[in-house]
Amino acid sequence: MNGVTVIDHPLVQHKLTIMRKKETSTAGFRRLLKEISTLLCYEITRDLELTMERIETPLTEIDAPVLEGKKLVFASILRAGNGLLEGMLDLVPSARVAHIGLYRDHETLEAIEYYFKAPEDVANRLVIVVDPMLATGNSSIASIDKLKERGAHNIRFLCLLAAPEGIANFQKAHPDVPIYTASIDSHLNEKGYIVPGLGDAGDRMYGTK
Ligand SMILES: O=P(O)(O)OC[C@H]1O[C@H](OP(=O)(O)OP(=O)(O)O)[C@H](O)[C@@H]1O
Ligand SMILES: O=c1cc[nH]c(=O)[nH]1
Ligand SMILES: [Mg+2]
Repeated sequence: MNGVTVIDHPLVQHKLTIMRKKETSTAGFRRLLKEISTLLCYEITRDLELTMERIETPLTEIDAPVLEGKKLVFASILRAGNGLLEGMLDLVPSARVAHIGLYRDHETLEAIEYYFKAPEDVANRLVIVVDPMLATGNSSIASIDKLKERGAHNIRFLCLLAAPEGIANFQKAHPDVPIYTASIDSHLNEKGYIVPGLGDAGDRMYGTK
């Protein structure tokens, strides 16, 4: 699908299957989400630019490639985005972090904002927005609206599962933002849940249901 990269690495697919199982515990779900996030981070950063730095090895001097981690912002859509954020920060510890607090109104499925904090200069950075679930797309669209209001224009979106309906809405609103996901599932049910999905990611991570 145009604008969507499905990360089909066997380790990602294997871990995702365990996360989908209804009997997987809260602790297991959280651990797997962290593990999977490092693999997804590896893929979404694969084409990042490197700069050269003069270093000395024990034998000689060379110009060696380095990543400018400080130029990256990971933007987590609360709560469930934090499950992806943790592993990503393990790989890129110098990345800056934005937090976007949103929850879905269970009746209307609209995204209700309750918190927003981002580095001042998002305009000059690559912003990777993370949330395990792209369902209707309302939450991710609202988050990216907000980041764009602050000047961000180089944005990628990373999730674990995406519904075709959500992808269509997202791409209509933000055609310039590429989506990276571990799976495109079948459809949304009448309550806006992804099918087959994995249930409510936030509740499964934190044991709130
Ligand atoms: O694409 P959408 O239809 O907007 O649905 C996806 C959103 O729903 C979930 O969050 P939720 O509202 O359950 O909040 P939580 O992470 O605090 O549980 C999920 O983590 C996404 O943010
Ligand atoms: O299936 C879904 C849809 C939205 N949010 C979730 O956590 N799961
Ligand atoms: Mg939730």
